[in-house]
Amino acid sequence: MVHNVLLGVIGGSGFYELSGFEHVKTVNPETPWGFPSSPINIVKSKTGLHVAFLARHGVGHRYTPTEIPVRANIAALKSLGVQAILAFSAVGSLREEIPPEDFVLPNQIIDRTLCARPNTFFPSGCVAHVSFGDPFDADLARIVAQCAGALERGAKLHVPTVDHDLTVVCMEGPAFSTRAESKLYRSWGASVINMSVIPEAKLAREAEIAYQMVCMATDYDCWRKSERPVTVNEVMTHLSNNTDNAKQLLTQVIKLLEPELRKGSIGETLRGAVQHGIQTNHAHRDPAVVGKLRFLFPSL
Ligand SMILES: CSC[C@H]1O[C@H](OP(=O)(O)O)[C@H](O)[C@@H]1O
Ligand SMILES: Nc1ncnc2[nH]cnc12
Repeated sequence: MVHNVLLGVIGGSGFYELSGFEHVKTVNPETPWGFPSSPINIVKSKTGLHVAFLARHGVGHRYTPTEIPVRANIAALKSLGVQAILAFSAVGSLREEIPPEDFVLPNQIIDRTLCARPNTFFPSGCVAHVSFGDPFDADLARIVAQCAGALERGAKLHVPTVDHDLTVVCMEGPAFSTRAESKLYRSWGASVINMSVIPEAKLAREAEIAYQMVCMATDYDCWRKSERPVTVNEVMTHLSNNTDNAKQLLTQVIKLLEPELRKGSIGETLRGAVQHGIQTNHAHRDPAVVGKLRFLFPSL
């Protein structure tokens, strides 16, 4: 097993492999929550940073957003030593000013997955509550924002400001939204929509891993009167340009991120927070649950 892979990258629809880096090894760790969606490819940057790449929907895009084994994905990355995850996602745009092929760095989430997915590592038997008011990692966001110039073909990176949040709605799939839902999400102030940020962001937080999603617009969903509702064909049209830009962005981000990851400053405030926030007292913890959790936190 390769340890001390400090960065994890999760690729979404259309982003199934990380080319342009030296391949080190492919691993497929079994976790107490099963196997990850796909074997994990470990690659090396020019300066020697090991990066673990995982295809969210599996090899050949086998998993629906609802069926993705997200707990196994996050636990597998944690077992490699990952301290930060950059997750890429194809999203629909809910705003005129975010055309297809623009990128968005959300800082907020609205969860509309309707409880259809396992979304915690801490069930009855070992209960913990994590802070999730700011679901993304501000240090990762700052570094990605500094790399906006890496995007080609005129694509823009939209970043939140102090007075303007950028919110991603996570809907339950696999069908896309109705027009009424799409308009509702706009009225809530949301900027983009996908089917995958929940529970990924929650589980990364529970695993004490810094997490930021990079959203890549592929369509205007179905809120615009003048346009036909989104179809997979429309999404596919933009996926390959978006994936090229994601790789350009990632190359720049890795250069800036590497020294901070090596110093241990990314995700510093998360370390220990969840383990020390467990509510169930020692005498009442379920040994079977604790046994599984030790995969994430060996000292538990
Ligand atoms: C292919 S359109 C819907 C699909 O695309 C997004 O996937 P991902 O986030 O993995 O890039 C969206 O969340 C849906 O799962
Ligand atoms: N319009 C949309 N709704 C949900 N997920 C998406 N992924 C890409 N486009 C989407």
